[in-house]
Amino acid sequence: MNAVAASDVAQTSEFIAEPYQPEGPTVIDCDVKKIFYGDFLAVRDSVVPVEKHKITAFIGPSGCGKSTVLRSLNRMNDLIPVFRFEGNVIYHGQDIYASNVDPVVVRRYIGMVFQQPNPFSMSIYDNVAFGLKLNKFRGDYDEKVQTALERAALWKEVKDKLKNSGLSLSGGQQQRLCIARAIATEPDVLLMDEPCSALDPIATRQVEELMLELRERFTVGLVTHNMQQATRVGDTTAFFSVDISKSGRTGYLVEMGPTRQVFDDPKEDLTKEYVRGEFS
Ligand SMILES: Nc1ncnc2c1ncn2[C@@H]1O[C@H](COP(=O)(O)OP(=O)(O)OP(=O)(O)O)[C@@H](O)[C@H]1O
Repeated sequence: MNAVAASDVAQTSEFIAEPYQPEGPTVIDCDVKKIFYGDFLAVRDSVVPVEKHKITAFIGPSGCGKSTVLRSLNRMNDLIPVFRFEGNVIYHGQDIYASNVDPVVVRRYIGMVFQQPNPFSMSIYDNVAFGLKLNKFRGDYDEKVQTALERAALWKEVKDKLKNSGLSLSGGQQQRLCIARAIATEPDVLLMDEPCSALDPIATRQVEELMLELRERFTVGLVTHNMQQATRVGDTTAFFSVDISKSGRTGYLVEMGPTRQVFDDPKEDLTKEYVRGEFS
């Protein structure tokens, strides 16, 4: 699917001088018109194409709506009663917000890893097998669990203690366990909402290396506060800011493009100020 139609661009935002045209095919074409929490307009006018087998990093100041947009990509925000989405999220030609689409099925294909490692209070094995059981998988559980743990670079550390509680692991191991749980059902896209913010630098580096490996197999959307992380792992970067010109604080996409270009040669002054301020 092609990402940004010219007509959309014109409507999208006067703030976007030259919208990003992705090189490859996009897996998700996200066109946010408006996102509300109750009466509060949290995000507006943001066209965010997510490209196949790439890591798309979402950056920007606190409250600009990075997590809100990321969580809209798999209808995770539906769990918030006051959330309201206007726009389209097209996944392989299907609008995931169409009335006939089951959000549970969407999340089977577009998985999520959260900021705080949140293993369930059950064994390591059962944590990884959880989604498989939920999806009534009938094949070889042992093989699936092992493969997911291997892909999450955790197998060697836990293979002899699969019956131990997931909560007995270190923070970094817990996050890799959550990644194993998310990929066990073989999603197409993995959304990661600040997955390293609770981790120390060594565990962060491990998870970053893991993301780069996972990119070979999956498509990754990553919210990060860490600019260095965006440059280390992001293929594409979407920079959001907050519009305070009207009453309220509404987030919007300022600029999106290949990460090197966004950091080294940003098109927008706002991006320049942000990335230089963060790095200086
Ligand atoms: N459940 C909610 N109910 C009401 N408002 C919310 C809710 N979640 C987020 N918001 C508001 O929406 C706006 C965007 O929040 P969001 O968490 O998406 O921003 P963010 O850029 O990810 O911020 P941060 O970097 O601080 O995590 C903020 O003003 C926030 O207060």
